[in-house]
Amino acid sequence: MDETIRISGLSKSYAGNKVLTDISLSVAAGEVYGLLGANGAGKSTMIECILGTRRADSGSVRIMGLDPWKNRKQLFEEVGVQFQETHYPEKMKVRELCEETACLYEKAADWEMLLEQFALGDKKHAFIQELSGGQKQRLFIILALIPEPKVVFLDELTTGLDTKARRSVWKSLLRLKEQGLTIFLSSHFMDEVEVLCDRIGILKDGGFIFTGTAEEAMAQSGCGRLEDAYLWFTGEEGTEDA
Ligand SMILES: Nc1ncnc2c1ncn2[C@@H]1O[C@H](COP(=O)(O)OP(=O)(O)OP(=O)(O)O)[C@@H](O)[C@H]1O
Repeated sequence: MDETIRISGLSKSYAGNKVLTDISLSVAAGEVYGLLGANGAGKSTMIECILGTRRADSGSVRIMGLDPWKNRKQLFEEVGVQFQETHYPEKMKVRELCEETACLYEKAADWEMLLEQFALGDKKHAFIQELSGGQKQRLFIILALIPEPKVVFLDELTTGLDTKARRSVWKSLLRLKEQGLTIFLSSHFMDEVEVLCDRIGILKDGGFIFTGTAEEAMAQSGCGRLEDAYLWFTGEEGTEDA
C-alpha cells in the first residue's frame, strides 16, 4: 500500500479542553477518506493540525513523506485545501482569483476548464460578492484543485450546495479519484460519504469510535442505513429533545 497520509499520536487541546487525543491514522494513495463527527467533534481541528495550519500539542504527521511544518512550501505544491470558512476579497473577480491562485504554483490546472466542470463558466467575470453561497463553495473547491494536487483536503465539502450541485461535485471528484487523487474530506452527509468514501472515521470525545468502510459500519451496528449506523455509534439519536 502506498501511503499518502500518516498521522501518529496526534493530540490537541484548547485552553485545557482536549479535542483530539492520541489520533493515529493512515490514508493510502488514491483513497477517499471521510471524517465524520458531530458539530464540535474536532474535524476541522484535525484537518488543520494535519496540514500544520494549526499547531498540535503532540504527534507527528507526514503527507507524502513530508512534514507539514518543515517542508511547507514543497508540500503545498502537492496539496490542495478547501477550508470550511474561507475569506477572499469580495471586490475581486472570479477570474482574477483563479489567475492569482494559479500564479502561486509551478504547475497549475486549467482553471477555465475547472470553472466549466463545476458549472461556474458563466461566472468568470463576476465579482466574488455576486456569487451565491453554493457558487462560492464550488469556487473554493476549484481553488483547492488548481495546484493539480496529489492529495486534497475538503472541509465540509458540499455544505450549502443544492442537490444538483452536490451531485455534480461528487461526479467531478469521482473522476479525479479515478485519476488517482487522494481525498481527505469531512462531511455531515451520509449519502455523500457512501458515494465517495472508501473508508470513514467517526470522531467522538477526542478519538475514533469507528474506522472502516461504510459497509463495516452498517454490519457492526446492525443498521441497514449508514445514517442509522452513524447515530448508533455516536449515540446521538434522540438526544436533542430529551
Ligand atoms: N480556536 C479555538 N479556540 C478554542 N476552542 C476552539 C477553537 N477552535 C475550535 N475550538 C473548539 O474545539 C472543538 C472542536 O471544534 P472543530 O471546529 O474542530 O469541530 P468540527 O468537528 O469541525 O465541528 P463542525 O462540524 O461544527 O464544523 C469545539 O468545541 C470548538 O469550540
